[in-house]
Amino acid sequence: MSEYVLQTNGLTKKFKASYALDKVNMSIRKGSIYGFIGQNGAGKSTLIRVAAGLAFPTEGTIELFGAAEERELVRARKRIGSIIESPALFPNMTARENLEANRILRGIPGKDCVAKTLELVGLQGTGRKKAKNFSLGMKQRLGLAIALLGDPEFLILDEPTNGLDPMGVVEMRELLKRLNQERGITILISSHILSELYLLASHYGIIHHGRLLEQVTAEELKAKCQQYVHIKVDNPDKAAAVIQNELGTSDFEVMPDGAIRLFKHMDRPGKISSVLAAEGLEIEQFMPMGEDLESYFAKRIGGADHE
Ligand SMILES: Nc1ncnc2c1ncn2[C@@H]1O[C@H](COP(=O)(O)OP(=O)(O)OP(=O)(O)O)[C@@H](O)[C@H]1O
Repeated sequence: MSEYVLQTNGLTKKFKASYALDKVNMSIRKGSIYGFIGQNGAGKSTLIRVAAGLAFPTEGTIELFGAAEERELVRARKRIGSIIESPALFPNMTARENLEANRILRGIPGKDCVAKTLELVGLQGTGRKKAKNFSLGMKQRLGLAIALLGDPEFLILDEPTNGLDPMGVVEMRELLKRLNQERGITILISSHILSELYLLASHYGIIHHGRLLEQVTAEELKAKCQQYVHIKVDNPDKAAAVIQNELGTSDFEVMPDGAIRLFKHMDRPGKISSVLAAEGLEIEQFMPMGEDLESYFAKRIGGADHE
């Protein structure tokens, strides 16, 4: 059995003279939450549409659950649930009616799944309210419920947090985390805002002008974007003891050159320097370091523009 739910090899999609996808090799491991990041027009929707069988590649291949042959791919796609573009809702129907209509249209047996899925996305209490009167967050959750109806093993969500307020983004994140942890559903979720996927994705792929620039794990990204205070003093061992005793944290590293990286108390530079000075330590260097997610993203795609 393949350990990957989706793999693409040299996937290319050309529209006239321009490449929406340019030799993309993407690998999505079973059980992961893959955050697919790129600016508007980077190629996210195109890749998702090709994966879902809604568009054909110009070149390259795609494997779903280890299946690559066209007929097997059709079968493998039955194991996918998706929200691509905006979710297809019947505006004059309630949440329950929307799910029931979708269940019948897709030939999914058993009425029970409707109530269960409504509960899963927190829409069980919406009663007679019609979908057209839902908030954007509720509409997205209803879209997710429709995608979940067939018990998919792989969820593909194209910008599901687009336009949601911060609370809606948090709700969606918690819901997707639960689906991943409790049901083992693998998730591909795209966004043009890296920080919206932070705290959610276990893996990231950054796409720019159709090229997949980088695939990293959440740990690797965290290490690249970690913020810390860089401290250089005349006696690093003593400084380490002072930080531990006076600031009450061991969340720091002493680097081979004696510089200290302190990952806590970033917001209290005065306090850090005063406890060090009070112990007679001479501070040679003291500065905040590291970058935030968005500047990392901007630098990564900016760098690619100059390659
Ligand atoms: N049907 C089409 N015909 C011509 N060009 C297209 C078509 N679909 C997409 N493109 C082009 O392909 C490129 C990638 O578009 P795509 O929609 O995949 O980007 P995206 O990353 O999903 O962006 P967005 O967030 O704006 O949807 C863009 O330059 C777009 O204009």
